[in-house]
Amino acid sequence: MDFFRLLSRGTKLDNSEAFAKNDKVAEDEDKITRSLDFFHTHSLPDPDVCEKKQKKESEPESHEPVIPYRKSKITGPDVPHPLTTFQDLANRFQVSESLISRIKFPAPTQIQSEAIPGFLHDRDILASAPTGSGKTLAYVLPIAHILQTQKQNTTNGIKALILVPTKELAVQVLEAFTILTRGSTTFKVKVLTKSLLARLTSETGAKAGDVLIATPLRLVRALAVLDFDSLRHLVLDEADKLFDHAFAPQTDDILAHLRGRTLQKTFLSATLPSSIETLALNLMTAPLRILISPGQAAATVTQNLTYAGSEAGKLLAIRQMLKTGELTPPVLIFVQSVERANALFHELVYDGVNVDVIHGERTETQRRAVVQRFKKAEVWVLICTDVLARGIDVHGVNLVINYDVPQSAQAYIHRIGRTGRAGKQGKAVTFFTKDDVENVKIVINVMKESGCVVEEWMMRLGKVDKKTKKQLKRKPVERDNISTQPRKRTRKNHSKEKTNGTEKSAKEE
Ligand SMILES: Nc1ncnc2c1ncn2[C@@H]1O[C@H](COP(=O)(O)OP(=O)(O)OP(=O)(O)O)[C@@H](O)[C@H]1O
Repeated sequence: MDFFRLLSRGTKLDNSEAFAKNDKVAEDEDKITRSLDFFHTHSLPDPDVCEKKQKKESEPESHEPVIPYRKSKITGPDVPHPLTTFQDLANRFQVSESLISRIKFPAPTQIQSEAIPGFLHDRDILASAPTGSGKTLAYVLPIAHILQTQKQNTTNGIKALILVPTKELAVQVLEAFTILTRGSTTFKVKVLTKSLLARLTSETGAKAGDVLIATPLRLVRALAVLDFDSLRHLVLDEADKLFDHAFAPQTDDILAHLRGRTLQKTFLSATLPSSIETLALNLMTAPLRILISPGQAAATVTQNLTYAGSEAGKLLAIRQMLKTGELTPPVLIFVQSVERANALFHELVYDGVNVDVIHGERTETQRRAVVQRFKKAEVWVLICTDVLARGIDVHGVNLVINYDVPQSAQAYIHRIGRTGRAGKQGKAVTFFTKDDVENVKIVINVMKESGCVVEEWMMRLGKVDKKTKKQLKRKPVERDNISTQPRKRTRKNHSKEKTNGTEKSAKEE
């Protein structure tokens, strides 16, 4: 029985449909039908074994060691002893009590426990740890300690450079420094904003701060005017993203500009494909390699896959979730292009949902304001492109909906990682249609890798070969418009959507 023939019956799920079938096929069909039943019209028990398994594994809501890590491997010469408590920092590394007192967490997470001593021993670090496991503090804390105790902060140059893929993440890292060092005047942390870039390039004597947080596209424009003579630390947060096709030219230029300097390097991400790992290791000296549940989705996220039949079916599914109360805010909805984000926004506004939208075509000010309003719960449902997939930490996001199947395993892991953070439980739902023949396999594979017990029909779908994976990454699936009014896909709409999906998402930062 052809899997997609079964699925193509769409959202109607008509049981009376007369299929000639043997017992085995009937059993398969039952399984598929149950898994597609997002309107809950079937009385069969929910067979979502992934959810069941994860519920069973779930533990009380606190942090380390509650975060369930599945596998970890720490390698490299002279691996330092892990940190058992934050108080250890005072004894082992003479970190000031005032800095330690600003850490509001009971204990370090595993990545912090392994990476902080490495950083303070001046080691290069390549680290992969799940989304929401506290990677930011793992480098912010050592940098804050080092700069607070250094005498030479009077020099104008940048001492630590932190590269991140999006402006939102840059602001968030700045906030992490602010929380930790509030009131301290020993060093300055700045984000390379448009206005700072303008000042640096036009005013003599304009300063970039002791710690500069920047996105690659903006930093390359400032390289010529920045003073890196005192630079000692280089952090690439979301390192795999910074080396992927959208950012690689700029990241390469930045690394080339810094070549020859003795730097302590830290590269981190929840996903570090082997190609990126090889590349990163070539840039490092005797690195500490910290791999905690590498390449896996956070164990705290319950993953679901929902067959929506068609584009119209996706809208119906969202509306159904609104009715049944499944859309408990805060909710993040990911779509694949700017045009689709705007279209879905208009549909949900029409439905009276407290919703906003964020993508690379909104101004920097609008983007900052939207994220702040979402963080303050003034916006309940936020529609976004992959611009918010990486790093963004919004407390208590309940649900992530992949309205469009993401284009890679990495994108999937990061998107769903906006929920289930810091040991809390979260839920992710991915809609798919028959247009998603290949990319849904990528999602299923992550589900398997993450320990979800997937259903048999999922097992039978197989894997996606490397070439197809590459193609999927570069070219999003062509989809019908998001609209209550079913419209035919026109040539014009097609090409417009293609542009939005590929070029804009590549440029978004
Ligand atoms: N030791 C800790 N105990 C409890 N919570 C922590 C701890 N360290 C950090 N957190 C909190 O965990 C949340 C996630 O941290 P962070 O954003 O650094 O995760 P991340 O690993 O960088 O995730 P991503 O891969 O998505 O960027 C934040 O809200 C942070 O304040």
